[in-house]
Amino acid sequence: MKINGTPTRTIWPAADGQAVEIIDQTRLPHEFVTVRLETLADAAHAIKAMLVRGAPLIGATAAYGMALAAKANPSDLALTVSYNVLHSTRPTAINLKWALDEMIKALGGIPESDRVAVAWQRAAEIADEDVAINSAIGDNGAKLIKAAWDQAKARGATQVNVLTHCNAGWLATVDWGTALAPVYKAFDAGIPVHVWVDETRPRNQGASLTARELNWHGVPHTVIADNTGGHLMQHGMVDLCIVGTDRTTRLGDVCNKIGTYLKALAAKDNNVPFYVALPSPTIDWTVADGVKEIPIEERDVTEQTHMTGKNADGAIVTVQVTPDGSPAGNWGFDVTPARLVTGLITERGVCPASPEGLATLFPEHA
Ligand SMILES: CSC[C@H]1O[C@H](OP(=O)(O)O)[C@H](O)[C@@H]1O
Repeated sequence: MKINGTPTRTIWPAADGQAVEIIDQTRLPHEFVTVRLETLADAAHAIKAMLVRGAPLIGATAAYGMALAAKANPSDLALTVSYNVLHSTRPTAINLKWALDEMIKALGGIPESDRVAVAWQRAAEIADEDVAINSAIGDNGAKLIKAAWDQAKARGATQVNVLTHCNAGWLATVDWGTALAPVYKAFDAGIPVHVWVDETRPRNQGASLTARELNWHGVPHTVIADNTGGHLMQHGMVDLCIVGTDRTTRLGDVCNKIGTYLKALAAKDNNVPFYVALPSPTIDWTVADGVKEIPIEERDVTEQTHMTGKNADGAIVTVQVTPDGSPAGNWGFDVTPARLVTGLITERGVCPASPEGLATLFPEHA
């Protein structure tokens, strides 16, 4: 997307062809810092420490991580070690394994001497494919926003209100985003869209990333506490919800940032359409019951007990928000059962969150 008019991706090959560069998302929204990744360890750290995050971007970064690893050592053993190092960084987003498997498919059967060039090429393809997938999700989802706007307009409304959770914008992908791609497409088409931005505790990806990118693009938005959405829905202030996903099962269960399930419950209770933007690499065809089968990442509790922001002097500071000695828990994701999902917005179209719905768009997996 554009930052101050300049087209920008979240990850790109360095000009010297020896590294990749990323936006360090731990420094947003107040600082724009890029980081150069030169080694497998650099890529693994970037994923684990969430300099890059978001299922598709995690996958793209892992793919480039395999290319950086091959540059150092293209042997079969090194490939296996690199796969395992990257796969162990974060457990929930299936795009990580998907991308690593894609790289092994591309590299496994070819001579070691060809592996570096092929790895860079496949990683670049994965990045470009992500951009194309997300743009298509944007086109398919924008039709839903347009329909909601037509209904809102008929009621005398002056805008259409979309609620989203966490960050599933272009900062969560290589470009366009998933849940926010329809918002950008609708906004660029002149539809008066407004976004309720869940701050998304504990890491505040909504407040620090979604608000940041909507601000850059000029999309009207309001940052709200995570617990506000139900109230807004009760008062008719949300026309539809669109969220992202880190892993969706073949039955349509949706794993996403913690708190998504509660938003879906409120949407169901208030008859608010609840859509999930779903790029196909995020579908885990091997899993049926999301609640029982999807591993939920538990992260360092200091993400819960501390917050980082800008003080009155403009300095970036971290403060403790809980009493010394109070235990904390930090589960990163939850699973929204398919029964609470109105539809899945994929690059191939919109379908019900069901095996039958997915089969219509992905018959090769039926
Ligand atoms: C388009 S995937 C975005 C997805 O990833 C986020 O998790 P995290 O920031 O921890 O990587 C969140 O679940 C978003 O919905």
